Amino acid sequence: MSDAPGGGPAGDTYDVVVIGVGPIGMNLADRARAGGLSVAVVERELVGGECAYWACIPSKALLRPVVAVADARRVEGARQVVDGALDPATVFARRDAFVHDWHDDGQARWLRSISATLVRGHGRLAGPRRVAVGDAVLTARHAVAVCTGSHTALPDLPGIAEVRPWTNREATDAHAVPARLAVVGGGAIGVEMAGAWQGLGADVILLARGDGLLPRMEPFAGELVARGLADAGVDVRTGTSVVGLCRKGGTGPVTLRLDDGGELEVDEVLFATGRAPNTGDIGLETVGLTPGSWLEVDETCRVRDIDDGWLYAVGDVNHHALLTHQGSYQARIAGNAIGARAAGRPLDTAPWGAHAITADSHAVPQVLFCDPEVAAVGLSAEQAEHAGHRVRAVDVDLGEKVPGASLYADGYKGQARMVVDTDHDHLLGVTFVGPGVAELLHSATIAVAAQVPIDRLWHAVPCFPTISEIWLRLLEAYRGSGGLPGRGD
Ligand SMILES: Cc1cc2nc3c(=O)[nH]c(=O)nc-3n(C[C@H](O)[C@H](O)[C@H](O)COP(=O)(O)OP(=O)(O)OC[C@H]3O[C@@H](n4cnc5c(N)ncnc54)[C@H](O)[C@@H]3O)c2cc1C
Ligand SMILES: NC(=O)c1ccc[n+]([C@@H]2O[C@H](COP(=O)([O-])OP(=O)(O)OC[C@H]3O[C@@H](n4cnc5c(N)ncnc54)[C@H](O)[C@@H]3O)[C@@H](O)[C@H]2O)c1
Repeated sequence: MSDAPGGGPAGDTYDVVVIGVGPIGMNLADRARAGGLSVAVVERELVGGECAYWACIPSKALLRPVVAVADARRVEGARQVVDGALDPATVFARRDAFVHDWHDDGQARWLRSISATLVRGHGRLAGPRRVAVGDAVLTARHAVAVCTGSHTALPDLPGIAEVRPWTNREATDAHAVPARLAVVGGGAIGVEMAGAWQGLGADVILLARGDGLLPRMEPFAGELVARGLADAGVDVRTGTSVVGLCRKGGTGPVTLRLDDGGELEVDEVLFATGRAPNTGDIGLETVGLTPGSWLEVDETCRVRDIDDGWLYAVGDVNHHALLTHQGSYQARIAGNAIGARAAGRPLDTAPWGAHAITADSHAVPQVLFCDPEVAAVGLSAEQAEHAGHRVRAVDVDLGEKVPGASLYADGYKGQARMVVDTDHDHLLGVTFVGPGVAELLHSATIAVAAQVPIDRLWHAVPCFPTISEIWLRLLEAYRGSGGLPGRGD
């Protein structure tokens, strides 16, 4: 086991070499080991990647207390005992525990437990099947998997480098609350982090350049989240772009210049403006690919146009869906495909086959842990129509129609939509927005991925009085029946 900087004796040969051990590299190593292959993994920073230390885990650890308090405040009787503000120091301490104070001993131990070799250092391709780490060169008999993830794509604005803006790193590892925080970008990170930092005591301004928030989702998702953020005190400004910025004296407040000619002064600014792949310095040019590009893959995650098909790209780097669970799904399938190819076994790459990442194009689930929560899978109505399906979208107001929702929160505000393929009578997409909807999503993911016929969904009985009775209301609305009275009837 080599676990030292630049470690690994020169000339080491493994069945599989993985560059980058975030959640996706770990899953890939696990699958390849389960297939009986020897595996070396190369990590330049912390085993567990962005997800474990500066993304999913710490962001949810920061959000959870904020949402827990908001939930309690919506229940008469509980509301009365929730007074005062969150204690940021305690929230940060709980977050720090979740990220193990930015130490990866546990994750490295896990790699050892599956007998994968960890080589610490920056990995670069050095021609076909070869990966250089410092002076060492690892050779792969069967596959090299690039799992190097992504970083914040900062817009090219005058003054941005001097300001040293927050990226997802500072937004998730900070130990002090800025008095005034501007968040640029109305996507996933923007809405989650605006809510978290407002809840922790900052005065947050969210600047989104489009008409609304969450532009890739059903329009009501962005509308309800904007309302929730505004109710929590966030100053949400849509149709606003930053055109330049500077920091007084290099360490003082930040002034943002806006496209309408106005200016804003804040203490910190977070750019949540999308991601760029970590492929700029991984030796892509040595195998005929373009440094800095997203890596295009086939249904087994094999990079296209590589002779002998030994190169795979899994997780954020292939740009299919920048989500830990979806990248992990890809890693399970790619790992199994590598194992099958190494053993000379046939592959099943037909849609929904064992070696095809079909869900990437049909059933990607996502939960945004803001207040209200957003849980969506598959296509929005607009995306479905754009893809050429004949569809009907069915909408139901959760607060009005579902007793479980009214019990969950007084004055519950939420909405659900299912998008039905009217030619085949199954679902193409489902979106729920409202407090407590996150755990509903997997029911929808199963319905979409398995293409469960609407007639059969009628036999999937949700429990009374849970929020999942939204399923009945959606089906009734699809059939044109009003259903039984809800809270508002
Ligand atoms: C703030 C934030 C919140 C998020 N929340 C969620 C969420 O709630 N749920 C969800 O599903 N997704 C979430 N995501 C997305 C999720 O973090 C990513 O999809 C996921 O981390 C991708 O995993 P990965 O393994 O591909 O990349 P990463 O997690 O980025 O890991 C890549 C690893 O490769 C290493 N590496 C890179 N280059 C090299 C090299 N040349 N040599 C050696 N090592 C290298 C890096 O150090 C890193 O450890 C969030 C993202 C952000 C930024
Ligand atoms: N809970 C979750 O699942 C979760 C949470 C956070 C992040 N993520 C993942 O991380 C990825 C990255 O998140 P993100 O929020 O950075 O990206 P995003 O693509 O979700 O949103 C970026 C937003 O920034 C806007 N934007 C881009 N350039 C801009 C500019 N110059 N000025 C103003 N606005 C600009 C875009 O229009 C877009 O709305 C997401 O795609 C998501 O998959 C997931």
